[in-house]
Amino acid sequence: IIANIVKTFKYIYGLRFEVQGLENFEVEGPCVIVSNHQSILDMMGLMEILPDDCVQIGKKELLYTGPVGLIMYLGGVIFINRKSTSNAKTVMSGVAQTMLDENVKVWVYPEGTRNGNGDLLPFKKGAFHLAVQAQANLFTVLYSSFTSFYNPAKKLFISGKIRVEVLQPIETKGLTAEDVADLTERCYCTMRETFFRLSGTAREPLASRHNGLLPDP
Ligand SMILES: CCCCCCCC/C=C\CCCCCCCC(=O)SCCNC(=O)CCNC(=O)[C@H](O)C(C)(C)COP(=O)(O)OP(=O)(O)OC[C@H]1O[C@@H](n2cnc3c(N)ncnc32)[C@H](O)[C@@H]1OP(=O)(O)O
Ligand SMILES: CCCCCCCCCCCCCC(=O)OC[C@@H](O)COP(=O)(O)O
Repeated sequence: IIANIVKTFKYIYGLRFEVQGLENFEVEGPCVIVSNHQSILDMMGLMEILPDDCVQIGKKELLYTGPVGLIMYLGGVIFINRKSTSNAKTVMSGVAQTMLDENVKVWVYPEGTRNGNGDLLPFKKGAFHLAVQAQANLFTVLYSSFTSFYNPAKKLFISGKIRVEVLQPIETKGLTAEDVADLTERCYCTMRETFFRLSGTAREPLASRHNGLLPDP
């Protein structure tokens, strides 16, 4: 019900979604889906391709937003306290078991916060721990940059097109906690490349950005 309501908002805002690779989602069983998170507009992009039986990880503060919090609660959103790593990790390790028991998919924004500056923030590791703990497939989804049509700082919000790509799943069978850092890094590189390709922006050298050798754009 929520998805169908939110999916109509694109007509009001004049947004078009061009989705590629949706057939990759046609796999039964639990999985973890990670995607980039630029703004609240992502709720439209999320509902556009949301598979059945999929819940999201959200920050606890959203639970206290009145009707929206209630809708999210009823929709099965898993709330975590981002300020407490140990608390968040406890919640997330329970999620791995629930995923398997109840056959659900979990959608995580691994940047952990909204980021609309035309690049990806470094990833948090929770989503990747979750995939490894559940030995479930990991899907990556990318939404092209909104900056050309949506920029709150410049008071810009016009109609526009969002390109979406669902990439091939990554298997985590046989991986252990030791492989999580590597898995995270691999996903980050692929997702960043895909993000720039979809957005039509030039790719900046990753290593120099990471070392802080280049200033932020
Ligand atoms: C009428 C219409 C109405 C319409 C209404 C519409 C309603 C819509 C309804 C429904 C849509 C709902 C949509 C919801 C959207 C919500 C969006 C958000 O809220 S985004 C923010 C929250 N999301 C996250 O933060 C991501 C998840 N975060 C994580 O996974 C983090 O990793 C976290 C919190 C678990 C820890 O974060 P750390 O900041 O401490 O950083 P780290 O580097 O990841 O972890 C620190 C150490 O802990 C280990 N660690 C992390 N998780 C672990 C685990 N599970 N097990 C073991 N170790 C773990 C890591 O390996 C790392 O250790 P080493 O540096 O490697 O040594
Ligand atoms: C305008 C089209 C969408 C219409 C939906 C209206 C209902 C509101 C839905 C609430 C979902 C909120 C999702 C969201 O984007 O939360 C913020 C967190 O991710 C990150 O928090 P922050 O960047 O760290 O503050």
